[in-house]
Amino acid sequence: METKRFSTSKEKRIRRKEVLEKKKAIDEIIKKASSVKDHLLSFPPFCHYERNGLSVYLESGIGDQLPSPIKKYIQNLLKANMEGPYGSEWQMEEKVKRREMVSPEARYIFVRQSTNAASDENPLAKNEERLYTGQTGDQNHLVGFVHYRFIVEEDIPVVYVYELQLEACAQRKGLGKFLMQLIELIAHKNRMGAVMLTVQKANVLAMNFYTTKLRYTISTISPSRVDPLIGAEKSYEILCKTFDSEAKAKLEEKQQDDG
Ligand SMILES: CC(=O)SCCNC(=O)CCNC(=O)[C@H](O)C(C)(C)COP(=O)(O)OP(=O)(O)OC[C@H]1O[C@@H](n2cnc3c(N)ncnc32)[C@H](O)[C@@H]1OP(=O)(O)O
Repeated sequence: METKRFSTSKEKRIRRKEVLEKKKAIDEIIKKASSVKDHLLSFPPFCHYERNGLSVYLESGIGDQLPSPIKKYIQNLLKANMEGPYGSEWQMEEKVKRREMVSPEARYIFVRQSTNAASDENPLAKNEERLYTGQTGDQNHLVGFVHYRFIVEEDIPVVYVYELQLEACAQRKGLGKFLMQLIELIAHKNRMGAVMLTVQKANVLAMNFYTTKLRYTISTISPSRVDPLIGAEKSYEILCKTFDSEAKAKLEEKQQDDG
């Protein structure tokens, strides 16, 4: 009896230690990824996109360092693109998005239309110059952005895409797919287990883009998977793409069994 009690408490201590060590390792992964100033520098071929009549450059940004005109640009584009899908929820959601926009955890990739020949010669140098001088150029030439964060979901470090927003003139030209490929590369390089995001059910085109074109699946943490009754009341789904077996088990499991 004594021996059993001893071993049980010893096992519990070992288990607790393992859990704490795992948590520490995950925190370290997030800290390391968040400390990288400009993730684009690791992917030079992704700094320029030229296809389907579009020629654009990508630049990095951080939420608490955004110049006022860029903040205004983000707000305007969000309103133009998202007021429809959010419907009556928009007023409240707009306030939430304004707060999220300027968080120090918010990482950005801005998409800027090509305006001069100098940047054509060396897009990466141009990007560095803009990032480190805080010079973001003329906000009128932005055509979209991605807002993403490194966070933990179900004990898995993930890249969470808060927003992927393109102006109408830049849509349906392969740019959204290109940006999501870049996000997946950033996630992989920084040892994240998955990419996750939330989509309004009313945003049928975006839902189709993620699930059909990019093969994202409805996550186990999405309300509709947690409880179909609650899911029916909610206006959104949480989607994911996992990169390892642990992330798959926690964020995607039982996908085959679901209705
Ligand atoms: C996490 C979130 O941010 S959810 C909110 C997503 N953002 C929005 O809804 C804002 C408005 N929309 C957009 O910004 C963009 O259209 C996005 C991000 C949804 C998609 O990016 P795009 O660059 O337009 O998509 P891309 O050109 O890469 O399209 C890939 C495929 O998705 C599908 N698709 C994309 N847009 C559409 C559309 N309007 N109608 C039908 N299918 C579409 C198509 O299958 C397309 O492939 P195809 O052009 O070869 O047929």
